Amino acid sequence: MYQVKEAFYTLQGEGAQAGRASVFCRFSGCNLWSGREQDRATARCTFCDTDFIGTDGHGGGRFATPEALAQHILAMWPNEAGNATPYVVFTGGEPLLQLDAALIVNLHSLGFEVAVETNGTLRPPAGIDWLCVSPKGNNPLVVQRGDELKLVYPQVEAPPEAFAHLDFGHFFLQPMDLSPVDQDTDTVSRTTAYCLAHPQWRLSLQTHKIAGFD
Ligand SMILES: C[S@@+](CC[C@H](N)C(=O)[O-])C[C@H]1O[C@@H](n2cnc3c(N)ncnc32)[C@H](O)[C@@H]1O
Ligand SMILES: Nc1nc2[nH]cc(C(=O)O)c2c(=O)[nH]1
Ligand code: SF4
Ligand SMILES: [Mg+2]
Repeated sequence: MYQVKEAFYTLQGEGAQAGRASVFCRFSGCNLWSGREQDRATARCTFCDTDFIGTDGHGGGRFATPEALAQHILAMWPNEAGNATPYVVFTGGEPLLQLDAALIVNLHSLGFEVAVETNGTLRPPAGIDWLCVSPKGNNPLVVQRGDELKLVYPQVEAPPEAFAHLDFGHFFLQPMDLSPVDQDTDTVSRTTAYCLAHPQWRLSLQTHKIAGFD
């Protein structure tokens, strides 16, 4: 049984695939935080910007089989998509608690490329086409290779220098957004300054928050 908080069609807002039309499938639950505000301060990840509790969001629900969830995702991809390759991004919560090879096989058979946003603490199943790893504090990083490493910045216990040698195709710093209203401009400035001084790293802004498309 897959538990999905929400699923929706939007543009990937972050990282190297920013701007790409995508079905987002947000699984419920995370191994680094309960999702309850009263537990945030003592959680293993304390800066999360996402509600991932339950299955009550838009397009959310419980899916008994990989076929059922794959069909739910396919139904969100537009019919008139031209030559664009169908693209699904699994996120959460922590998607690697639920994503399995059977679901990936089903999506491939429907023509999808499968992307994942993970905190890197769990082993990924086979078949993922685009793997984005986003380390969290001092939690052990099990996934040390992938397509992009997207580090939320700054994190005292996870400085960029600790990851710069790993086997990733792209290295991004994404300013930590702690405000319910506006991104803190000082955090963005510090992130920009780091990228200027260390050009291995590129700036990732959360463009969906800026443009307001989800
Ligand atoms: C909500 S997480 C879900 C996927 C997975 N659990 C993870 O942490 O990568 C999706 C993306 O948002 C990033 N993120 C979470 N909270 C953020 C914040 N307050 N500011 C900026 N990025 C944030 C994460 O680092 C990750 O790249
Ligand atoms: N548009 C959009 N792009 C995103 N990229 C990563 C997101 C996530 O929450 O994993 C996200 C999200 O929530 N919305
Ligand atoms: S690991 Fe990801 S989903 Fe879990 S609390 Fe941190 S940012 Fe949120
Ligand atoms: Mg998000």
